[in-house]
Amino acid sequence: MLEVAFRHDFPDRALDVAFQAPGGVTALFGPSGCGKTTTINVIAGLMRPQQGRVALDERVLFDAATNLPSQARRIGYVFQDARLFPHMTVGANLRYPSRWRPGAARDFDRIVDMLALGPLLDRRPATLSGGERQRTAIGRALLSDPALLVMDEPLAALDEARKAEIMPWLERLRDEIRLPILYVSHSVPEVLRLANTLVLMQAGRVTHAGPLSGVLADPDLAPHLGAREAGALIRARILGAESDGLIRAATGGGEFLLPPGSGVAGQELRLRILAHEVILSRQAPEGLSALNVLPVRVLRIEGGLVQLALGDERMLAQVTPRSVKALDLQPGTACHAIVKTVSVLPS
Ligand SMILES: Nc1ncnc2c1ncn2[C@@H]1O[C@H](COP(=O)(O)OP(=O)(O)OP(=O)(O)O)[C@@H](O)[C@H]1O
Repeated sequence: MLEVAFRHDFPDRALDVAFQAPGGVTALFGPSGCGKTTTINVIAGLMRPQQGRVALDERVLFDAATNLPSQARRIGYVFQDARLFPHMTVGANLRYPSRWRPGAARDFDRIVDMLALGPLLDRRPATLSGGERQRTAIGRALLSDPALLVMDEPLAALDEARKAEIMPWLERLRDEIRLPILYVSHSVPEVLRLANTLVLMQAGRVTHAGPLSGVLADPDLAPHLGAREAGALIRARILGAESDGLIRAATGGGEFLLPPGSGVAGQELRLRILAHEVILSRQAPEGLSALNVLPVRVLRIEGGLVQLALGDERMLAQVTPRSVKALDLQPGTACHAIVKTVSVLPS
């Protein structure tokens, strides 16, 4: 568990940041200038705030009496630009933080293997692609034997193809090494793929921190993520395949039919249902081509979004004021959600 609470006044911006990050991947999300980089600099010991407390697994890194130097904090830092030593080979860059660590040689082989860095060891950073440079930077951070990895927009400088190349490596870090990761990002798709906890920041403060699925289906928080991204993330378990190949999955709010090939019986998944892919109907609709029509109840109506209870899950539908009026939607109204598209994410 990472616990962060600090205050710092810059001449034209006050930061007052507090949140807790459990294990797994915590995404720090918010508009440019809201204080994300400052926050991870405070955690990593690269900036001393005017007051506060930072603790990692109950080890105090910073408080009124303590200010551990960054190298004693056991935090691996991956920057947006890889910041490799240009005059050193990839191998020398990787060995740099592990020189004085017992067991470093064993870790070296394992991490080089995991990130497929073997063929690059004799190359210099200038000869690497952006994706290869970031992979090297991730390997170097891991070889400092960190207790926490902080990544400041590690994919932002990469094009879509390089992002797609790096993403599976980040998933392996999360799933195989099980190192807690604090991940700064502007990208909702990245956050959806990697994170289990979301910390939303705005103008120097944390406006919300909690499990990703709760944040996504909260109409108050939707504007922070961008209107196109508003929607739910629902946990599902595959029951089996139908005779026509469609996959039946159970959720806390009923069963869904998913495209063929979505997975095998027993597999856990997450279903992403965007608010603009959901239509509401007061009566049970007939003669529709949509596969998924589920009974829901209106919880709240906020800024063009209707929050719906689907059993014990939460969903959002984007609805115009005209439709809210025409359907007479109010908290408590029972209706049917017609889900046009469901995308399937790994659990
Ligand atoms: N050393 C500094 N002196 C004065 N102001 C600073 C300093 N460092 C950061 N700030 C201000 O603090 C605020 C937060 O900056 P920070 O870099 O943490 O934001 P960010 O959320 O990481 O932004 P971005 O997404 O653009 O990287 C900004 O208004 C910035 O101008």
